[in-house]
Amino acid sequence: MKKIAILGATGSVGLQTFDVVRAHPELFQVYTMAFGRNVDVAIPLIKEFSPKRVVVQDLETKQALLQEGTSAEVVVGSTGMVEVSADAEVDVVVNAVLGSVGLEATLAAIRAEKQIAFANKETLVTAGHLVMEEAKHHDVSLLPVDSEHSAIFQALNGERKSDVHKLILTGSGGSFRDLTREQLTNVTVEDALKHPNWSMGAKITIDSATMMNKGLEVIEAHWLFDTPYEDIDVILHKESVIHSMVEFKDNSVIAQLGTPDMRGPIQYALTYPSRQRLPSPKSLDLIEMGKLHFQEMSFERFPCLKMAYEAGKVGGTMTTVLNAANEVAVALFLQNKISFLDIERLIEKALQRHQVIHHPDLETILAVDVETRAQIRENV
Ligand SMILES: NC(=O)C1=CN([C@@H]2O[C@H](COP(=O)(O)OP(=O)(O)OC[C@H]3O[C@@H](n4cnc5c(N)ncnc54)[C@H](OP(=O)(O)O)[C@@H]3O)[C@@H](O)[C@H]2O)C=CC1
Ligand SMILES: CC(=O)[C@@H](O)[C@H](O)COP(=O)(O)O
Ligand SMILES: [Mn+2]
Repeated sequence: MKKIAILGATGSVGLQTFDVVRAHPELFQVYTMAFGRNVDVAIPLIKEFSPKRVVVQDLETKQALLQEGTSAEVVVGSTGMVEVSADAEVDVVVNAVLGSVGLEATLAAIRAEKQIAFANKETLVTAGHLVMEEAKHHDVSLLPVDSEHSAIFQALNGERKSDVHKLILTGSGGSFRDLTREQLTNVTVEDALKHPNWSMGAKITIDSATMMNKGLEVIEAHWLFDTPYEDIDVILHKESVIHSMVEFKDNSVIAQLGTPDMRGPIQYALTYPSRQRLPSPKSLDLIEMGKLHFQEMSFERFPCLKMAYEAGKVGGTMTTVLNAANEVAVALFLQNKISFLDIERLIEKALQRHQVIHHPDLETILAVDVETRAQIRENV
């Protein structure tokens, strides 16, 4: 029986992790859950899974939980997330928290040599070098939950790194894939939140529409699979059935396919290297699908992807700025304070004015993150 800490428990990936646990009570026990402020979603989960420890974002949320009479120990803030990630009782940390706020908890879980099921891509974008150095030092693997990275991880299984020619990430194109750039001027938050294939949290759904999600994933792949940016391609694949591929030096391409259901990659990261029945009735029916479509990616149509490649190649604090600017810009769009196209404009401006610092330490990363967020907010 593995004892699990779920960070981001009330979110889209968090809730689907509970589904996996529900399907395999003989394998998993939820020992800790960490979330932000969504007490209404958290309370039934606390009642159902009786975690020993709960982490919340602030004291107000702690008060709200305590008023409900929870018997769990309640700890607060990012220090709370760090503490529970290194808890000696925990075997597996599922990091499904949203944003680079998950960085220090990731480092803590690595230092405590936990099994890590990793969804929190913003952490690798903001400080991939620190995370991977620590992972190497402690001989800890980050088991990918992001569907593309889970696919690549599966395709690479048993292969030699020296035989890999390139990684090919697939991107759906997001909610506005059939619109021209001119048509993006007046799109609404409501429309942006309608992903064609996946049901996900609001931030990643907007990232998918701007194609920044794929940009973050290119950087995530660079770090997870130690692959240069020149060897990571992105292609448009509107059905999201092929979750990603690896091309080898003999021109063989190994792809991983499945229905768009995150419980697959979440469960694989929890059960790796074995596989278990999935809590989902729907398997992939290629006859029903009939056709799969592929199209060349366009940097002109999706400038966020171009900015992500460029920031990744520069490295250092440039990707910290990319991530922080994107997190704030997307939040402002979701609050209807800026337009959809303002997201890319704000990120571009933040990248242009930043003087890169190479090989930044944690303190520098955190300072650049805070500074970038403040600058973006001041400029709106
Ligand atoms: N959704 C998906 O299918 C996929 C998601 N991912 C990645 O997984 C991560 C989570 O995404 P998703 O589940 O969609 O996001 P959601 O917005 O649905 O959930 C985010 C979770 O993080 C919590 N949270 C946010 N800020 C804080 C904070 N400061 N302190 C503590 N907890 C916090 C939220 O708590 P609360 O709501 O209670 O405030 C919530 O539990 C992201 O990095 C995303 O890119 C990757 C692939 C697929
Ligand atoms: C489920 C998942 O991993 C998401 O990151 C998904 O890939 C988003 O889809 P697109 O970014 O391809 O639209
Ligand atoms: Mn993905």
